[in-house]
Amino acid sequence: MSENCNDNCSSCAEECGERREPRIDFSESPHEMSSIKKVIGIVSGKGGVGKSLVTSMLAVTMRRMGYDIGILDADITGPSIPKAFGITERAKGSEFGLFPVRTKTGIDTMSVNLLLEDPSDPVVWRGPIIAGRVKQFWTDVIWSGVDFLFIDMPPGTGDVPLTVFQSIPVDGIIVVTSPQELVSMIVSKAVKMAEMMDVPILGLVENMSYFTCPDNGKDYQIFGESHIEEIAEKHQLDVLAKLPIDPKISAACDQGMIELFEGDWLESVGEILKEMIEEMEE
Ligand SMILES: Nc1ncnc2c1ncn2[C@@H]1O[C@H](COP(=O)(O)OP(=O)(O)OP(=O)(O)O)[C@@H](O)[C@H]1O
Repeated sequence: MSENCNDNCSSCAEECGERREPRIDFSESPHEMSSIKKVIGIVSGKGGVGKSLVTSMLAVTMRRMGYDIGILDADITGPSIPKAFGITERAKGSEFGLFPVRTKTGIDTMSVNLLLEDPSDPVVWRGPIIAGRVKQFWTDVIWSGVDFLFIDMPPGTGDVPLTVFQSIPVDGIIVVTSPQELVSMIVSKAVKMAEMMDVPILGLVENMSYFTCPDNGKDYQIFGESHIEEIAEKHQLDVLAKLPIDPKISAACDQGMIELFEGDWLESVGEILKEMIEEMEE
C-alpha cells in the first residue's frame, strides 16, 4: 500500500497491489485540431504565493527562448492571466471550437475572463461546474502548434485540481511556494497529490524569496529565513528557482505588461523544459 493512501481507490492513479477498484480513466482528448507537445501544471498548496505570476513569467521566458506557448488559466475563480498580459478583447469561437486570445508577443491564452461579458463579474459556480469549464478549455479550445501549454492551476489540493489532473495528461508540475511557516506542510500536500495522480514533479520555485535593497544592494529575507532547500531534500526534489520580491514585477503585472519584465530567474527552468522537448523529439 502506498504511504499516501487515503483509502479511496477511485480518486487514485497509483497501481498498488491493494487496489480494490479498477483504475478509471477520466482522461479527455484535446480538441482534434489542437497540437500540444508538453503540458506543464503550475501548482501551489495555497493561494496568493504568486503562482499566476510564475506561470506568466515562465511563459514569457520560454517565448523569449523561441518556443510557441499557450497558457490555460484554470484558476477559474481568481483568473489573473488576462490582466497580467493586458488582454481586453474577448475570445472568439467558430463552428469548430474556441480560439485562444494571443498576447502582444504571441502567447496563446484562454481564461474564463476572456469569455465573461464583464471581466469584473464574479464567478460563483460550484466545484463541478468550475472543473467542467477547465476541461472545456482542454477539449473545446483549438491550441494550434503549441510547444508548451502551461496550466495555471487553481490553488490548493481540492476537487478542481484533482479533476484537472485526472482529465488532462500533465507531463510535469512545478510547485510554487513562498518562504513562510506553513510551507513545509503545503508542499507535502501538493507533492502527495501529484504522486497519487502519477504526475512527475519537476521541482520547486520559491517566490518572494528575498528583497534586494536598491540602496546597498544587499539581499533581505523579508518573510523570514527560507527552508526551501530542506523541504526539497525531504521530498527529493530540486529547487528550480528563487524569485525576489520586486516592485517592478508587480507593477508590470498590474499594468498588463508582464511581457516586458527584466530578469533571468526562470531561465534554469526553461533549460529543463527545453530538455524535455529535445528528448521527445530525439
Ligand atoms: N515576486 C514578486 N514581487 C512582487 N510582487 C509579486 C511577486 N509575486 C507576486 N506578486 C504580486 O502578488 C499578487 C499575487 O500574485 P499571484 O496572483 O501570482 O498569486 P497566486 O498564487 O496566483 O494567487 P491565487 O492563487 O490566489 O490566484 C499579484 O499582485 C502579484 O503581482
